[in-house]
Amino acid sequence: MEEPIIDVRDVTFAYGAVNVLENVSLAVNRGEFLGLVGPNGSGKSTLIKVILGLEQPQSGDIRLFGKPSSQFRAWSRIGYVSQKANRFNTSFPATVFEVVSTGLYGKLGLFKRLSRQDRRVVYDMMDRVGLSTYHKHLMGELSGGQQQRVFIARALVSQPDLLILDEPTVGIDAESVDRFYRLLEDLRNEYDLTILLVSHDIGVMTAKVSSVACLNKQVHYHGDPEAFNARQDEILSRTYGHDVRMLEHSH
Ligand SMILES: Nc1ncnc2c1ncn2[C@@H]1O[C@H](COP(=O)(O)OP(=O)(O)OP(=O)(O)O)[C@@H](O)[C@H]1O
Repeated sequence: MEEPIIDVRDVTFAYGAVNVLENVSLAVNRGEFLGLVGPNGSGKSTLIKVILGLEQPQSGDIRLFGKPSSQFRAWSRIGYVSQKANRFNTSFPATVFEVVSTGLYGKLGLFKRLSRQDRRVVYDMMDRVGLSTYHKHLMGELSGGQQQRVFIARALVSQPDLLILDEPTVGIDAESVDRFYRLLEDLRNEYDLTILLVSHDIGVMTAKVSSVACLNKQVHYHGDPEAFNARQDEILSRTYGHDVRMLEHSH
């Protein structure tokens, strides 16, 4: 059987004395669209950083595309949209084309000029995410939903096999969120993408993904959305440590 695209095995991670991940094991198979949920501070972003090699776990192993992450070099196979992308300084005078092009630097090196073929890939990806008429626009002129599509295009220009998105729908209106999920579904079918997406919006997300994982220092659930929905109250109160519905209704 093919090895998982991401294979996290018994990973423990702490910032100083603060334990953030405890014996986390999570495998993401090719073509899977995994939605990762958990309360604030439950270690979701940290797990992503550990997967991407940006933080080193105290113990455990990570394998990417069947290789130990210490030996993995093909980082352009992974597209990443960080939480920080939402906080992009939109007064910085960069055009959509320029921002999307930076997604190729991992492959090209920072100071290499774009070839005609590279530029075509950038234009194609802007088309693909519905920004074909915006390539000369400054980032600050775009709506939140449009900016988010720029960051997705940037993550996709290197034609990755795996796309990791950390809370990409924060601050985006419902219509753009809907459009965003349709775009992901199309891209997934078209490019055979594997997707790992962190979201706080459990209701919307579980309706779109092929599997759900619940994290709070430990993995409390990993399985299909149907089984998750059937046992949602139990799984979420285990993960969040209280009755989530009561919390939602209280404000
Ligand atoms: N660089 C850091 N140094 C020290 N502690 C950190 C650092 N980054 C995160 N933490 C702490 O680690 C814990 C997990 O944080 P993390 O950002 O991984 O959680 P999260 O589930 O992504 O949260 P959120 O949903 O709020 O983004 C939190 O208690 C956080 O305060």
